[in-house]
Amino acid sequence: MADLLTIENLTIRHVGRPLVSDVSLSVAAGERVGLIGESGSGKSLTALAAIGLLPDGMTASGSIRLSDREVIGSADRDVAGLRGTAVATIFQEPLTALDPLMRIGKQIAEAVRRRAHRDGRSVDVQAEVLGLMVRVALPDPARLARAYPHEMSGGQRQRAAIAMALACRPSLLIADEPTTALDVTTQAEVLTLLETLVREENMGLLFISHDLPVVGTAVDRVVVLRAGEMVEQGPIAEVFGRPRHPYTLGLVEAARAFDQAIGAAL
Ligand SMILES: Nc1ncnc2c1ncn2[C@@H]1O[C@H](COP(=O)(O)OP(=O)(O)OP(=O)(O)O)[C@@H](O)[C@H]1O
Repeated sequence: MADLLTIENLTIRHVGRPLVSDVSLSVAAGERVGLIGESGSGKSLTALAAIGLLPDGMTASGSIRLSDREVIGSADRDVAGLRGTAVATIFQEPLTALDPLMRIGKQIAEAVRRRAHRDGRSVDVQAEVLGLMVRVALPDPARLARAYPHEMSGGQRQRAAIAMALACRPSLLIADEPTTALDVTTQAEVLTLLETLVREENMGLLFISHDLPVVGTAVDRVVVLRAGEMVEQGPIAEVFGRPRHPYTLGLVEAARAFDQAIGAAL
């Protein structure tokens, strides 16, 4: 199956200094790939490069093919056309994706309209909005559609952000720490939701997290970054079960020790 995203030998520099070096990874339809590593290891920059949104002053080299288009060296208007169509993103803090002054139903409706316009389809916007809200398990959608973001819980806001991402009907979803701001129960619900959506819509998922237990439940394959370099990658059971690199072993042991400490305290 063709890859939705193929990154080859990606190097990202800021004033000549490499922040990400020689990273390669790919995501195919229906595949869930994790990008892990400590804070500052280059996970978010890799994701931003994939959608052509590196901060000013940074340069990328290597190759990034998103939906069969080369991102590196392309004009922003060409890559911009892929954002919200081929690829959608969700972030740790859903408020960054939401307009605080607009009712949630209206925000999802705008995403539905944009996509319908691009596709040249006519849609029953209201029905599609309610359908998406049901899809992401938002309770009482007809009532909640009239709520403003501040009137919703963190978990509900993240579900709304996921509904907006889905309204784009992306083939690839990039989720950067999407559950980090949520309590453990809501975290598990959102992870299950993402898993179901990826399976049912046959989307690809690039899932970024520093939280190993979360990654362990969310992805099939994992890529480990350390100080901007890829130290290993492979199926989740292999990488977490038999880490080959001492850095990965350290991450796995730290997560295990943390789990045991929590277990002992309960
Ligand atoms: N706008 C920027 N200007 C200069 N350096 C930056 C900028 N953004 C990130 N960096 C640097 O690039 C490196 C990688 O950052 P990145 O945000 O990709 O890390 P990360 O793995 O996503 O971390 P976290 O888990 O904390 O989000 C870090 O050393 C960071 O300090």
